Amino acid sequence: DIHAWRRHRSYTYQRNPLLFRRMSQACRDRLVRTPTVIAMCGLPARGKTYISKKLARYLQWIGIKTKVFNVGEYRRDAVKFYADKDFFDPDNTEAVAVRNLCAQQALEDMCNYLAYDGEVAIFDATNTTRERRQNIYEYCTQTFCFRVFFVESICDSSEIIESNIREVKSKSPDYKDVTAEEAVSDFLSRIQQYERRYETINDKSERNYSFIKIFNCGERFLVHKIGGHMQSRVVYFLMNIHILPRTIYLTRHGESTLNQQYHLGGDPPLSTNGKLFAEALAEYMANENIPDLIVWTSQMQRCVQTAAKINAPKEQWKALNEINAGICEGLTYMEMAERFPDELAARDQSKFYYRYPGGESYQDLVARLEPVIMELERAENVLVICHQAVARCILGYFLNKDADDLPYTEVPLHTIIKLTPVAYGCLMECIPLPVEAVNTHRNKPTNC
Ligand SMILES: O=c1[nH]cnc2c1c(-c1ccc(Cl)cc1)cn2-c1ccccc1
Ligand SMILES: O=P(O)(O)OC[C@H]1O[C@](O)(CO)[C@@H](O)[C@@H]1O
Repeated sequence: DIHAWRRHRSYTYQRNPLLFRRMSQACRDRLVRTPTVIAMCGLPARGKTYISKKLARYLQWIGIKTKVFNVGEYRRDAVKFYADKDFFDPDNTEAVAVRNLCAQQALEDMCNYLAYDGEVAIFDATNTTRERRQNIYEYCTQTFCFRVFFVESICDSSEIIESNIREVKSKSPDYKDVTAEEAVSDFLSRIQQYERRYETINDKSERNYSFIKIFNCGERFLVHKIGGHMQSRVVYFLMNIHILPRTIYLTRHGESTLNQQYHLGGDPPLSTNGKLFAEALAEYMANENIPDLIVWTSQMQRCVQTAAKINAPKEQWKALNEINAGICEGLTYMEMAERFPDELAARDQSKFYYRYPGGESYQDLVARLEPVIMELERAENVLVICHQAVARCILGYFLNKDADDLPYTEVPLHTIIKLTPVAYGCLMECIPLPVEAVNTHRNKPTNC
């Protein structure tokens, strides 16, 4: 029964009263970094989960502790078997009670997360009535002292809504035993249930809230009372994303003369095999026949030379230059182990955060790659020709890799990585071209 389920759920977050008092004390001490609740609003199939997951991935990648709390998942956990749209009938009192309990449990779990170590929490729910929004606002700002930012997605394009339902809703666990057509029609009537009670954010009666209203996938925005730095970063991100189908190609430069000797860094030219790769890459991209392709490279000659034969406009980014190994530039790992054993050991211990003396860390790379990622979100078909560490950071963004795994991602030379956004994630295909190259990958030593 729902109450037993709730006791079970709340147990995992049970805190003793002393901690709650200290937590509110801690909360008061964090005025500058007050945690932010991003509360999604909107009818079903308006991209709320899409925005929630994508926004969480972006914030986590730039280093902000973020977590999504999806009320639908709480409901599915509480009510094992979804029957049909009648569950969402506002006159179905029992179902309404269950849905409210699930929303309340998700809200409590979310605030516990922020009270302990989260910085941003995204409350992925419909929140389609003023009363529901007021409940959230009061609970988050009074019981805790979190900022609340409402993000409402309003969309009346039936083809986008239909594609949303086909692409993600019909694959939801709610519809695992029915046909796509049945799922679409059930979901459309589920939406109608919500429409009976839907109250869009009212910029008069709800003017004290901070919110953004997004119209038709970002065609138009109404931003009201941005409350703090985090909210302005979120608005900036939401204004740069789009759902136009496109492909991002990612590859390293061709093998360089220093790669051949396993030396780090420098600005060497391509080796003979590297030049063969540049030819093969130009041929591959010509065969892909991508409309309006643009090519981005770093400013290092091994990248510029790799792009030279490709029939497309090219742009150079200093931000795409390879990680700066500081005092280890030009060395091999072996030489680093001999001359700076403590540095190599420290790097192996914490490769994402370790910064070379006079050089950079992966964390520094992520910071200088943020404008590239933002421009990639705005762009359509792009081929990025970059480097081993830089490619790992870019892949880390699209594939949601955490700081432990990101610096060890395999990115072999002479391999084209094809990234295609689908539903809530990204499809990745690796296409190695048949040109020999050395292997520059160094695994984490087993003893640390
Ligand atoms: O406004 C929508 N209405 C219906 N569907 C939508 C959206 C958005 C969307 C919303 C806001 C922004 Cl800034 C960008 C995209 C994404 N999606 C979506 C479409 C297909 C699959 C998964 C999600
Ligand atoms: O972080 P890792 O695994 O040392 O890889 C980054 C290194 O890869 C290279 O691009 C090629 O070896 C070097 O220039 C760079 O220092």
